Amino acid sequence: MSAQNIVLGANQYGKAEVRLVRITRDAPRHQIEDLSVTSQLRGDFADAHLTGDNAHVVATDTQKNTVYAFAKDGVGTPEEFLLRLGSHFVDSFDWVDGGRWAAEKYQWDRIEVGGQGHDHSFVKAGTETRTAVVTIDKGKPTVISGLQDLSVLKSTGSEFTGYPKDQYTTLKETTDRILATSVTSRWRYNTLDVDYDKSFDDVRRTMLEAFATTHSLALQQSLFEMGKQVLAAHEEIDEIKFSMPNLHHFLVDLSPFELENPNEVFYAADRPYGLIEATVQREGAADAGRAWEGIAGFC
Ligand SMILES: O=c1[nH]c(=O)c2[nH]c(=O)[nH]c2[nH]1
Repeated sequence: MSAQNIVLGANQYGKAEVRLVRITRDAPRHQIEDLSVTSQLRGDFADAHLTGDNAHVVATDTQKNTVYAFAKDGVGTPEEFLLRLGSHFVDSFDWVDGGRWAAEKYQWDRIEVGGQGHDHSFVKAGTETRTAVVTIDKGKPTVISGLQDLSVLKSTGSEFTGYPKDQYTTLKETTDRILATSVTSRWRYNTLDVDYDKSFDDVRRTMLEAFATTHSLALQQSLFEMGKQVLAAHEEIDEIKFSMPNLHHFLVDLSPFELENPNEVFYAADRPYGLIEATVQREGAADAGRAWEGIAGFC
């Protein structure tokens, strides 16, 4: 068999999973659009594969930038957004004769505060899990309830300033940022005389309300406020633990495309993330014994 018989078959390329969050903030009641977008081009890309000539290769980085730049005008339905993107690439480059554009859109609901949907605090639909652990130690049962992956986001009402700056600090202070986290929490009851469904629902509601209504100076402060309000409202709980990633949203620099970006278009990074963990407890409460043994992921 000779190498002459080896030819390039079907090919496509692009940027996968461009994490885009767009906040529409022209009124106090913000709107959020959260998508993962994949752009792949098809056409005459033979030379790139056969000889390394990139003259036809619209860089995947350019495809990513195009996604963010197009989001500046608003996203709308994923279908229309993808059609806009696809037409742009096919119309702009002669050798691009098609492609594949795909999106996942994540649904966010407004956090309910006092029976009303909050203006700029959101909870992601359908990601969370309720958890429970029971231990019996020296005849004494203890119940620890919890939840994980409760994803929440505030599109304003969050700042981060006043931290020490050393030779390695590049982070800029901000008085208006997106604050997003996925709450994992467990709380320990001090009694078995509990309506567990009712208590769970109220703990969850209290956490969400505290997250929504706290003007956050740091995720640490939001965490403590959430725990404090849960313990204040629930005498049957002695201790609550949180593990909360700080899911960073970076403002996309659209200035190379002569577009302004006043806190509208964000790159939602999945890693690395800050990881904020703490226990909030009732002073002088009875010792937990071995109740937390084997429950990983908290401090
Ligand atoms: O809320 C925050 N807490 C931090 O400890 C921290 N560190 C950081 O870089 N950003 C933030 N944000």
